[in-house]
Amino acid sequence: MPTRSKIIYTFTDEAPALATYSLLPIVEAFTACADIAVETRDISLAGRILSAFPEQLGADKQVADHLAELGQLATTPEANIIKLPNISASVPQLKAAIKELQAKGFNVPDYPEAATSDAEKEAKARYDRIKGSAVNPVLREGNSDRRAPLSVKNYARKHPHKMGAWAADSKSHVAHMSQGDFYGSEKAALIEADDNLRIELLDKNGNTTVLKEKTAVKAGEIIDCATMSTKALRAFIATEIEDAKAKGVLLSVHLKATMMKVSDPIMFGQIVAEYYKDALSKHAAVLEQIGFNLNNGIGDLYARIKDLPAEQQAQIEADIKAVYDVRPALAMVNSDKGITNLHVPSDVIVDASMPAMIRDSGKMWNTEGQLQDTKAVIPDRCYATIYQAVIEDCKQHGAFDPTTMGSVPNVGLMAQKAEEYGSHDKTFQAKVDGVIRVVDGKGNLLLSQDVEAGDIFRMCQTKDAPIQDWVKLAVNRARASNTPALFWLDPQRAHDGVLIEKVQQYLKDHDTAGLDIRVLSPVDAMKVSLERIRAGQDTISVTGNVLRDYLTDLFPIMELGTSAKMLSIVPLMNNGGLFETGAGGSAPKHVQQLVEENFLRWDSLGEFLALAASLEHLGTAYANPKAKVLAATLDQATGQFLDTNKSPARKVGGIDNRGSHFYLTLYWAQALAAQSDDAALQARFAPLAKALAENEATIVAELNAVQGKPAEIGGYYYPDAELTSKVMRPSQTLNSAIAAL
Ligand SMILES: NC(=O)C1=CN([C@@H]2O[C@H](COP(=O)(O)OP(=O)(O)OC[C@H]3O[C@@H](n4cnc5c(N)ncnc54)[C@H](OP(=O)(O)O)[C@@H]3O)[C@@H](O)[C@H]2O)C=CC1
Ligand SMILES: O=C(O)CCC(=O)C(=O)O
Ligand SMILES: [Mg+2]
Repeated sequence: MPTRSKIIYTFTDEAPALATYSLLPIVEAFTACADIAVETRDISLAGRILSAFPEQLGADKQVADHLAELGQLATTPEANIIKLPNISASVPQLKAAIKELQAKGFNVPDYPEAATSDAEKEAKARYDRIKGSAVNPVLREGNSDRRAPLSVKNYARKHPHKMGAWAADSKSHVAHMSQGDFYGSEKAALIEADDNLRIELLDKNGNTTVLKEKTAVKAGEIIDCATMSTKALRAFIATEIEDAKAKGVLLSVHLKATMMKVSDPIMFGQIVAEYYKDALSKHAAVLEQIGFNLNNGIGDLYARIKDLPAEQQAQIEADIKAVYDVRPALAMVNSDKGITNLHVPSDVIVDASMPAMIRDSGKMWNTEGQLQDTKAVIPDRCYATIYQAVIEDCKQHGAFDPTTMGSVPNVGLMAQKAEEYGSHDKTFQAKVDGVIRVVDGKGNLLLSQDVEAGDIFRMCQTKDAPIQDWVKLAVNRARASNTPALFWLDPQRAHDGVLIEKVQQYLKDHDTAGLDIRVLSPVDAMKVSLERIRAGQDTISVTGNVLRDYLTDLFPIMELGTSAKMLSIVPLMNNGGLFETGAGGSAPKHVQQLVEENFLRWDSLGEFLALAASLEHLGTAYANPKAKVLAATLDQATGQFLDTNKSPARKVGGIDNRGSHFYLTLYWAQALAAQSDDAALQARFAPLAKALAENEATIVAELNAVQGKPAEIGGYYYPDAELTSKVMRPSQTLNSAIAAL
């Protein structure tokens, strides 16, 4: 079969992976009828760990590096990849996955937090490449186009989700620094010729330490650098802790420790250190001895003290409890289990956590399991201020109304590791006071930042070709949807200043006659977009990589209840297609629910939308008429699915993810049986459509009968394929009908 009729479906983690066990066999059966091969590639956290240690695993257990393969594929026109959300692992998650794999007989090394030997250093280096957001940046060889298709928007208007009411006197607010942060220190430069840059630290004694020997840059790209002062961060958080206590609000911290895997865990650690200061300083010696790492959260302390004598353990626990008596209450991640906002750096991820708070009346959960006003600490000013603008809007005008509100689709600059999300390998914590310098190949100084020991330095790159592609995508979307487009760029930031000049230059390459395209600061763009959204009007947000991430959770969560219902396309710069499913994460809570009560509330709408877009791409890029028929009928089926409200229920009793897959299958088969563009497909699907319709009640009964009891899938990061497949395909009637196709 020619490679062009191939779709790669990614196998990932948690809820989306569970859903795949149910949906993929159906997709494979349908596409096989049109000679389209659907192949899977494993980019799960477990799969990536296994592929990193071939020597240790032995020939029989080795796993190929599927991510590298797909990264390569993404640069070619043949790419047609459906990318489901995957875990971007924090260190605690990485360690848990390693432990599970070891227990299953895979000889992978421990994660050496303090690597000393060469072997440990090598293992740590490999694990650090797997850590955090390590998949998306590899695949994203294009910019991002995320929106709610009209059918989905209409569905939300007809079946609005719950929105918590807002009180005008809500005490919730965002707290950010006013100096000493990345925002205050950003510097930028435009690269004139291809070169290799060096990043080095010059200390007070005139000694130079090279931090990164070579960073390849291309003519026309923008580089920038900034620092976060640890002292200023500590002073800021100390003040905010007092203020939260005085105001009687919860204290919550919102960071992106997954995508900003070097800087944000350090910031998180500083906040943990300040909040638990009294207990931690009292036990400093023993905590150091047991290897407690602040950056992994207070959960790491609880995990490590388990090995101490019972009495010592009890003393430490009592001293932590004493902290809670005097400090402000923390927002809870799981109040039943006592998991606080400061337990694990990846538990509260700003792109999803702030919108969830705004959707829930500006409140978060307290220890009693009730909603309460909260201080949302987002230390850096680069993007914190947009959330305060939303909060002020909600306090003034009340909650948004999903039945009438407009939409904010996004065109996001992200190709080739653009901006902050590509900065990990150029992020350093200064070991001593000095100056961090960025120097060109001839030794000329391009940028520099003064640092004190402990400060975080980061450098970002933004390549020119992606910028041009992004501007083009923005103009095309504005034209295609006849919608105003706002570039959210802040002239106060050095990087954005250079980018604004480029945007203005590249807009001239396009016909923008009659289009409303403006450049506004993020806060102003937010205000304009919110005013329009309340008037039922749409506004395209054209943003950099971080705001792409934040806004494509924020607006969908307000408009649709979840970002899982988004169409998320990445038109690859070499003409291939990457189709992301939804805009949200891998929903760990959903796995717990499946294991406890055999109910999976994951909504696969994002997968349906991505699959239709992928088939459409196959159809047009390679003039494949059968793919076009599959795409058009899937689109119809999805419309009917939304119309008849067959999305998963939240709780046992209704249909879950598996039931929703059944209905999509039924409607898709019916649409194929009803069309006349392809007689062979029509004939092939008519019997399936009939069989599914006749057996609807039986199939739904078989699917729902399993609910309400625990389910065994044999693992979390590396579940047993056979067990999971059994759990996820409990209807023999449905399975036989699919097999008979
Ligand atoms: N593209 C990717 O690969 C992404 C990966 N991630 C990763 O996902 C993990 C969890 O991240 P987190 O920030 O908690 O985000 P999640 O999206 O997993 O969780 C936030 C909430 O979103 C809702 N949700 C998300 N997807 C669905 C769906 N398909 N069906 C129903 N509800 C859904 C649920 O909210 P509710 O209960 O309110 O309905 C869920 O509890 C992390 O490892 C993170 O790194 C995160 C973002 C994107
Ligand atoms: O890569 C990740 O960790 C998450 C990606 C994400 O949140 C997004 O692109 O919206
Ligand atoms: Mg996101």
